[in-house]
Amino acid sequence: MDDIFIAQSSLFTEQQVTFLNNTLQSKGLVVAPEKIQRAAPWQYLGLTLTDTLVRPQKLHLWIWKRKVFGQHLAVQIVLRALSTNLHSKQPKKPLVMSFHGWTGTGKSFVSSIIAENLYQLNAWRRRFVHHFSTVLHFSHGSHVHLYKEQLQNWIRGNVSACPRSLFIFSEMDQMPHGLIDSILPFLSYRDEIDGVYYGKAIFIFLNNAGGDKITEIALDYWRRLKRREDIPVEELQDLLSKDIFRNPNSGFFQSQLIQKNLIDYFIPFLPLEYKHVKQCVREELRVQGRPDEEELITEIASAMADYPSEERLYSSKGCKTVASRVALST
Ligand SMILES: Nc1ncnc2c1ncn2[C@@H]1O[C@H](COP(=O)(O)OP(=O)(O)OP(=O)(O)O)[C@@H](O)[C@H]1O
Repeated sequence: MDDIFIAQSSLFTEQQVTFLNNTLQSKGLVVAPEKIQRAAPWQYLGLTLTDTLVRPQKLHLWIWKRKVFGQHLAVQIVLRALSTNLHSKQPKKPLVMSFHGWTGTGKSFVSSIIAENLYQLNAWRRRFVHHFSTVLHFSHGSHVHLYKEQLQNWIRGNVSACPRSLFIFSEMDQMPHGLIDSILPFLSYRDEIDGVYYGKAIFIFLNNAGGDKITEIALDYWRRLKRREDIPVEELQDLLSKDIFRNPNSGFFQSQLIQKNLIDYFIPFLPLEYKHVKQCVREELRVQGRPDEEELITEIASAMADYPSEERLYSSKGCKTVASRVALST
């Protein structure tokens, strides 16, 4: 649904806010607390409005900090990458980010937050977000030639129509060998190809490959009583790119995209700990309009923290089944 905007010339009273919240809730709509604005500068549809000025908003750092749990490394790199790219008038090449981690750690979630921030996801702008599901769109290994051509045409056509297009490829670990290299020309440092400029496009790859390596490193840190916040990010990115390149089930096995350094960032999504799963459950209760139920939060998080079997430190499903577990618990 498009945005609903409610405003009046005088400040809303607490009673009015409560009335609006209750009315919207009765229709199944939830108002995020940060959306209630009481003073300038006002934020609306990607704009910052003061009494005298209208300018595009900076990326909402607060959205990330509030919702994405346990992924300080990923959030930090993504924000840096995006703001560098978005502040450049003529980026030299498209921004290419490869997200790696176990299932349910927030890779799709973060990519949808990026889309939301870039396009405010109203129906009209949603056409600039292109999602390729490997399982759905590239399922037959024998059709690789056909897929290569279709993929190139799709990207060329859409970037011609909107240079700031976002392409998300999920389940990269199941991508047929060699297919992703067909987009290599679009990711390179070139001014234009056949009259089309690709520098403003953004490519995101979602991948479970590399998850075991990331977990191994995080666990090693934990066992040596070091904080996961102190894992050196450059080192981890380097290890990841090597691991992916060598892995026949990563979609990037011996890929030229890696060889030619066209992937700008390998982004690690750390395994989620018990305390992060608790945060997910709490957030899910809020989204489902239910009160914080400490017992339930602990029960769900304890059941999900299952790896390694002795320490039960991480959830091997991340927060993936939290929503359904919360819903089932009603
Ligand atoms: N780090 C996180 N912080 C907050 N919520 C999260 C996080 N990770 C996952 N979630 C919640 O779990 C849901 C499922 O996660 P998501 O689809 O992003 O996982 P994924 O890493 O893309 O998994 P897969 O590799 O299986 O596709 C999200 O929609 C979100 O509600």
